[in-house]
Amino acid sequence: MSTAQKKRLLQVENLSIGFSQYVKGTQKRVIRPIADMHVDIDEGEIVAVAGASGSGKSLLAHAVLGILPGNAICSGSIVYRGEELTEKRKEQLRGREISFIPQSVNYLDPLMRVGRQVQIGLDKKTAQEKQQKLFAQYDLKKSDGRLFPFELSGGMLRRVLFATSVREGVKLVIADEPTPGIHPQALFEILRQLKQFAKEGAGVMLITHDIMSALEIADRVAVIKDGTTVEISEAAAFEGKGERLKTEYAQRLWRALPQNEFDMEFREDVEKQWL
Ligand SMILES: Nc1ncnc2c1ncn2[C@@H]1O[C@H](COP(=O)(O)OP(=O)(O)OP(=O)(O)O)[C@@H](O)[C@H]1O
Ligand code: NI
Repeated sequence: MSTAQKKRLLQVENLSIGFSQYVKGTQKRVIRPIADMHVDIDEGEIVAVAGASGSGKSLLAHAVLGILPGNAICSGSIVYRGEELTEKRKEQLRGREISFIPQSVNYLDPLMRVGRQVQIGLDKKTAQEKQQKLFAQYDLKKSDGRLFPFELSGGMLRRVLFATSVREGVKLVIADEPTPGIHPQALFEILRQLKQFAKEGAGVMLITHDIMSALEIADRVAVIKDGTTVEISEAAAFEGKGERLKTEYAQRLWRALPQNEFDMEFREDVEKQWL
């Protein structure tokens, strides 16, 4: 749970992202999928970022990491540990202090054995041992390390991706949908590891569609809609019928979860029997 004296790790304010595109060859136009987005994360805090597909969650992550495509126009303020991040600084921090678990398994190098990929950035002397430990932790066989990405299933690749983020000295973890297609035991292991990052003082941005899983570990939830932050609330406010949530949109998002639909029907049935 978040406490008042925690130090601010990341503060994103007024973030706006546009793309210039050519239409009909020579005409240029700008589309702006992100406008006035904000989010903040304290040290040791897990902030879930939830919102519909296309609402701009991955772009937010990519802006913080400095990996937006070349035609992106980005404005606003991204302050990390009190320092306004330049693109150069983002590059220095990426894969070191700031670790990233991308949404797409295509971020893995198709031509490098997955064991090697997990060893990148680890201390050379202990890299192999550490990688094998991570594989065991994420239910991957030792021999899987010799395989290339195309030889692994989607769920296995996700676990490999996750293993690449576990580095000493990580201060901010940005996980973009780390759990789809993952079996329950590995899901548990991933949530446990994210919690562990936070326990060690790192901040975690957990981008996900899986709000129920996120709520098991998140301190706060930022709700994103159409490229804007509509609400940031304590995870504890996501309960009951969402009465403690501030916006109608967040309430609707919460109530639309299959689990809650089920719960409400269930509750109504119980009430009928009692009256
Ligand atoms: N390179 C790009 N050029 C133009 N538009 C883009 C580009 N990348 C993303 N967009 C647009 O920005 C919007 C937000 O995309 P983003 O990938 O951040 O959504 P998301 O919330 O991560 O969705 P999902 O949950 O499906 O991963 C989308 O409408 C998308 O089409
Ligand atoms: Ni995304």
